[in-house]
Amino acid sequence: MKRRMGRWRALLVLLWRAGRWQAVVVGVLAIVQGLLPTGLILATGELVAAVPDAVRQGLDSAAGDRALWALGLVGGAFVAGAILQAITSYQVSVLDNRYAEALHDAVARATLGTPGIAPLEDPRIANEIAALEEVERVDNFLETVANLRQVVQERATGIGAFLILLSFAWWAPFVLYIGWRAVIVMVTRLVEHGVELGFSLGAAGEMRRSRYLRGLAVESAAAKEIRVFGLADWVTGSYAHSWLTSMRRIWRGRFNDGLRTIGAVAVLAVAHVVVLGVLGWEAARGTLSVAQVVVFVQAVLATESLGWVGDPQWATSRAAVVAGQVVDLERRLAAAPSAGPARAAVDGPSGPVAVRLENLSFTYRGRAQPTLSGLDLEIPPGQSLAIVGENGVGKTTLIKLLCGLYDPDAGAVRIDGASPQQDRSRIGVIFQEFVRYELPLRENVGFGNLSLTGEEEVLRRALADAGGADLLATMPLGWDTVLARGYEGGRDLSGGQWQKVALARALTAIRGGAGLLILDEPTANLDVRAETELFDRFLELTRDTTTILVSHRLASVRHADRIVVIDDGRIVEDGTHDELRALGGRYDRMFGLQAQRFAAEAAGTGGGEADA
Ligand SMILES: Nc1ncnc2c1ncn2[C@@H]1O[C@H](COP(=O)(O)OP(=O)(O)OP(=O)(O)O)[C@@H](O)[C@H]1O
Repeated sequence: MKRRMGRWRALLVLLWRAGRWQAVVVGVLAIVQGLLPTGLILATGELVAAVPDAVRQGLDSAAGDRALWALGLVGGAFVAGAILQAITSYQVSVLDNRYAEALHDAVARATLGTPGIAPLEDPRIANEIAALEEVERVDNFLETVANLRQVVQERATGIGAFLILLSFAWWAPFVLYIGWRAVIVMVTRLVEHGVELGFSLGAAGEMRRSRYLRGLAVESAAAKEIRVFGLADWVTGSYAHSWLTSMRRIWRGRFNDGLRTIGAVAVLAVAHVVVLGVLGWEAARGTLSVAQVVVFVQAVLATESLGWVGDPQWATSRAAVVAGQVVDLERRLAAAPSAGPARAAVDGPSGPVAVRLENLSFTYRGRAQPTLSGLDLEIPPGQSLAIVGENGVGKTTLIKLLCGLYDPDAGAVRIDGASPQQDRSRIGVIFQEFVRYELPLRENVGFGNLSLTGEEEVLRRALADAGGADLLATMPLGWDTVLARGYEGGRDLSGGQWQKVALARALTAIRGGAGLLILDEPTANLDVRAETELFDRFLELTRDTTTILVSHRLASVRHADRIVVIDDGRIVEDGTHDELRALGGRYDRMFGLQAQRFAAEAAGTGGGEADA
């Protein structure tokens, strides 16, 4: 009961956000419209009572006047209903669109509301979000307000009928109400149980797996591998198996709920037999007039509105369950401060920052071994630092902590003395798996600092500095060319071109005032020579910026002011390229091995990648 109240409250919260005054107007009009049938029933009774005398005494008699008045009321109720319907339908459609927007906003706010990314990697929350997206996609919720309005209107009609029946016998409306209540409870349970089951399954691995497999089958991302590796049968077979496994649970649940609903319908039938039976008996005894019988029979039929009102109620119950889930998720995720406001416009770089990592320890959820343990690092303003180490030693993890995307288990990250979550505008970062936004070139470069998306000269310089000077000329719509096929004038980019765009984005962040530039191997699919050239150019361009380069290819970063080697969750070597080579330790061994390999490759290909 408490949970159900919470869901309805959540639905009203979202409705209030969608448009408070429109919601109130639509609600009031729905109640008025719902009470019109009560007026109609009473007016019909009046008409039936007046007609015999009016026929006998003529229309210009007092009885005739009464009949004409009653007729006017019947007609008036019909006309008022039609007018109210016309007035509300526009309001409802506007509010409906806004409600759907409010719902999508709430989901987006929930997912964007966490300062770090750890909650989104929590499998339970990731599953919940996936399930919500699926329900949103399927139900769309574009008619939630129309359905809710219909339910409110029906309830008002039912209450009117209930009040009329009180004047027949005090117990009669209660008996009918119990019958309808039984049906409502069972059908609501059927619906909600279905949605809950669907949601819990949707949030569970099996259903999510089936959706993923369906995506693999129909989307283009895996089309090449599915064909080359001959995976088509496996994908369709596994999809069918996953889908059926999860759906069977829903079907079993629905069958049991269906049986209970049949029981409730039997209770309702008995309630009607009792009330209509007594009504008939009273009429036969002559204790009720014809007009009263007409009024009470209509009222009995109208109590139907106290019961299950069909599709609108079905849809509203589903919408309430989803609203409850959304508001709950929002509350849980958005309790923390926002993911970060848009960056403010700053007049050029605001100076390099000092970075301090103190005794940093971090273990991924579900992992026994810490990825970082007791790591200390201090980077003075303006220094260029390379972080190197074998695959999987925790270089990217360190960068994510530095950006405040995870909270350390112990220790602290300080950027100019502050936590990175306090002011991310000081950081420009491009990760290895940087985002290829299906948006215009302008945003792809300008997202480094949103306030600069209109400054084409700044964007052009950033793109040129990132090595993409010629890219703009090939764009049919210039900065407004969407970087994806399938859009008017859209263009897809090669892997190398995408990297240049991503690097330009990082440079835009610097132009917008970031004092720390981090490149976490966005150049991994360049060859060593190209990566080295690019890193060198960046070091040149960002002389006044604190720079962190991440790579496991040592040759690419040897011109950095300082190099640190990570292993076993901490920094094991720290110095310049020459110092670390002279040290003869881990860096020296790794460098020697890589240099040998490149020399061998170069000899084999006639290329010149040997650089040691
Ligand atoms: N989101 C995550 N959840 C759990 N474990 C993770 C997650 N991300 C990374 N790891 C694990 O943490 C360890 C460090 O990963 P990280 O990506 O930081 O290494 P890296 O040094 O950047 O590697 P590479 O050079 O291959 O990019 C790896 O063992 C990896 O499997």
